[in-house]
Amino acid sequence: MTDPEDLVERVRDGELRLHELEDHADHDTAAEARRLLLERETATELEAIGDYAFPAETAEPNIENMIGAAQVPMGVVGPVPVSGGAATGDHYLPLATTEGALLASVNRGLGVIRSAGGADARVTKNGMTRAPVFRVAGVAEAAETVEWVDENTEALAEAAESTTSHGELIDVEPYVVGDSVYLRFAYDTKDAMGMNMATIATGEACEIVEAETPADLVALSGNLCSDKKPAAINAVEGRGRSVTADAVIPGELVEERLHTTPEAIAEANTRKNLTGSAKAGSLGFNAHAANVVAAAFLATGQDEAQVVEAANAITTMDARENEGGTTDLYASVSLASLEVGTVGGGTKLPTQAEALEVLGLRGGGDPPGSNADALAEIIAVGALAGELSLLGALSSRHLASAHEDLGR
Ligand SMILES: CC(C)(COP(=O)([O-])OP(=O)([O-])OC[C@H]1O[C@@H](n2cnc3c(N)ncnc32)[C@H](O)[C@@H]1OP(=O)([O-])[O-])[C@@H](O)C(=O)NCCC(=O)NCCSC(=O)C[C@@](C)(O)CC(=O)[O-]
Ligand SMILES: NC(=O)C1=CN([C@@H]2O[C@H](COP(=O)(O)OP(=O)(O)OC[C@H]3O[C@@H](n4cnc5c(N)ncnc54)[C@H](OP(=O)(O)O)[C@@H]3O)[C@@H](O)[C@H]2O)C=CC1
Repeated sequence: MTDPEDLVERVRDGELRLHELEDHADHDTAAEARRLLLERETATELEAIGDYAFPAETAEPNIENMIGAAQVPMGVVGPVPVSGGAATGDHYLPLATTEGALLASVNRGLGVIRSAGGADARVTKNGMTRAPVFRVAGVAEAAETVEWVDENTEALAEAAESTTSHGELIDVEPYVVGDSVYLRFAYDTKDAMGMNMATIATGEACEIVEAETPADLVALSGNLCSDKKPAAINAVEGRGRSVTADAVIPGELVEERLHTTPEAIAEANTRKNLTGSAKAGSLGFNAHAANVVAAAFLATGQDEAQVVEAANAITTMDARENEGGTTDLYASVSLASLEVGTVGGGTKLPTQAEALEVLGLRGGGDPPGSNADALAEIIAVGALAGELSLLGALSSRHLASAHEDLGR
């Protein structure tokens, strides 16, 4: 095996390419050699990037041309009682972010939810999608293709499921645009986020579509999936887990802990999250669900680019008179397309796996799919807490001062 200096020389001489170093040295040495080269070519010192806490080899499925790790501070909020379809009992939620005041805010929201007795949460739909696009001569061939697909879903399922021992094809929804046919395949991917699984399975199914219909595959992803782009189809039809969390907060708790009233929070939610978002043409009718989704994704090894659609949420807040004649706050968050997994992808990396362990959700669930469902429910409750706290801060005019105190 070679030392880093030697590898650097061989790259400089054109004998090796930067991405070939793992073929000539162990993974940590290869990363060190890339850092050395980069330090010299960019006149930098990469001490912090090189100070990572896991064997580089464990990250091989996750990164190419590795030089080290981007370390994002991780904190924890909670505990909060969650009464879910899969999640039960008290949970601490690890969050990784660089935004000061965020964890304080979510922690405050969770504290309020805890004092109110906890939150309910349910996954109401589950399906990871992949939508290939096919070329046909025109609408007649498009109709022929759609008819065949509708009549042969079982054959497609058999082909798709031959590539996986966990994934199950739930549905194939055809869409026609002129001489293009899109087939939106939806899978139950159990505890995996499932994008690799769904892509491999769909590739297999496409071969039968091509053999049995006039359609020719143009691209395995035709953007009706829709992965990593803001898209109404995900908001309406769902993608990954569609999950809702809600809680009823007694008015006196809102006053004591959020320094405002149920009515003021409900009004702020209507004028800001609903009317303001509508006027802005926003797909997101919430305040900052993305904050919790992104921080939970980083902490637990989810695909961070999917925050684009995973944070698509509608927040509702209503002042409700209770039987005792006082007013409660009903609060909910519905995330339409939260793509999460507890196996595969970045979940295997050591720090992310530890964070999943804090949640009690590392690896496959029993039954399969229950760990990913529980993770979705807990993230939804975290997002609900963030919404409650931020709307409280806005209603009590504390947002700017909170960020002066904690965020700078
Ligand atoms: C900052 C607070 C919480 C103060 O709120 P407060 O009520 O003055 O705080 P407190 O000192 O009375 O503490 C109340 C609770 O907050 C938590 N808490 C309090 N401090 C900490 C801390 N250091 N670390 C951990 N937890 C903390 C903790 O749960 C504590 O209860 P305790 O445990 O003491 O019984 C409040 O003003 C707040 O939540 N403000 C909102 C801040 C926020 O949500 N920022 C993030 C989003 S902003 C953004 O990115 C998006 C935006 C705004 O642009 C989107 C949009 O357009 O809307
Ligand atoms: N290919 C693409 O187009 C895209 C890929 N990605 C990337 O895909 C990765 C995520 O894909 P994903 O398919 O989730 O992960 P992996 O590709 O890591 O595959 C996970 C595998 O784990 C196995 N498995 C073991 N236990 C379980 C269980 N309880 N539930 C479900 N599966 C289990 C399954 O094997 P088996 O199938 O044999 O049963 C499954 O296919 C991320 O790294 C992401 O960044 C992201 C976007 C697009």
